[in-house]
Amino acid sequence: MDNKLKIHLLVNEVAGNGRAKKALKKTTALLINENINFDLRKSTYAGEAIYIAQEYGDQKHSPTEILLVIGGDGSLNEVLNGIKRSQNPKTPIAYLPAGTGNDFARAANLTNDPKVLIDHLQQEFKPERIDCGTFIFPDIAPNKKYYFANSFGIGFDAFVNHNSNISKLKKVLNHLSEGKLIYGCNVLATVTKQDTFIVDIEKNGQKFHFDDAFMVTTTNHPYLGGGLPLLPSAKIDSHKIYTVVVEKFSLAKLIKLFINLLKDGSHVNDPQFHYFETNKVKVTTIKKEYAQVDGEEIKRNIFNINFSVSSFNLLR
Ligand SMILES: Nc1ncnc2c1ncn2[C@@H]1O[C@H](COP(=O)(O)OP(=O)(O)OP(=O)(O)O)[C@@H](O)[C@H]1O
Repeated sequence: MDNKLKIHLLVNEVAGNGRAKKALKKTTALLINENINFDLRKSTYAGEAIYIAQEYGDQKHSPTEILLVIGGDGSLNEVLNGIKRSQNPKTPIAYLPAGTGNDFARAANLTNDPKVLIDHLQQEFKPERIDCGTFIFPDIAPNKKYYFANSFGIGFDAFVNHNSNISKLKKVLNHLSEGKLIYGCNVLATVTKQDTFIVDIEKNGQKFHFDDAFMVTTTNHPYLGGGLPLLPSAKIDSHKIYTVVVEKFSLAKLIKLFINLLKDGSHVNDPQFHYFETNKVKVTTIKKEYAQVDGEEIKRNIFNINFSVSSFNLLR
């Protein structure tokens, strides 16, 4: 068997407003310098990394071959889904975060230094099982599974995400590396626009009904929107997912909650903040709402989703 490390780079150069490009440059210089064999694929359009990863997972690889993804949370999401759809869904993924928000890397405590990552991969390549979330739309495609590394949000957070993506401010603030600030500004800009909606939650046979939900987000870890600790107690290695429901509040209360969220996480004690820790949960809405999965916008819709916890193999 060939024991020499071979790295297959899969890069989204658009990620992180230039950060992924820089990280790629640093990584390839390092690989050349250390005489490590590698090849390079770049995604040329949104969604292509799913197919590239699936194709990679469909092939047989020696244990010394490593798929290394460079990009943000959206890129990781695509690769995760591609690998899971492939013939070898346990194919490990190595990931160098180079996006805007990098919430997964924050939660999993991953390095963004290519040297640290490559040095570690050279020393050992023992994949670790890491939690992710999975979901199906039982009414539309009961056999088609989708995966998320971070969260699936409906309502306010998705609306903020939508506004962040189209915001001119994003470009300016991205250059200042202030993902949190972009999100914070858009939180304030969106709060008066988001209507309430009905949400039904079903968990282990128990049903919960909310008439005036503002957002319902199922998450794999604490962070949202580039480092905001929505649910500080969520653990990425708990083999659980967490569904957070926030009910409508005033602008004044939002500001208070937002300060508490940044200060000490005490926003979770508010009576309008609810969360469910589980390995399986059903979330139903009855009005068209914005939605996001791992920070990528999905079509505004009415949702009936079955979520559960899953895992993937991560090399770090
Ligand atoms: N060549 C490309 N041209 C345009 N978009 C692309 C291309 N390759 C990938 N994408 C898309 O770029 C989007 C953003 O990528 P990604 O989420 O990785 O970066 P980010 O938004 O900067 O980081 P984060 O999600 O961590 O905030 C993804 O939706 C992905 O599908």
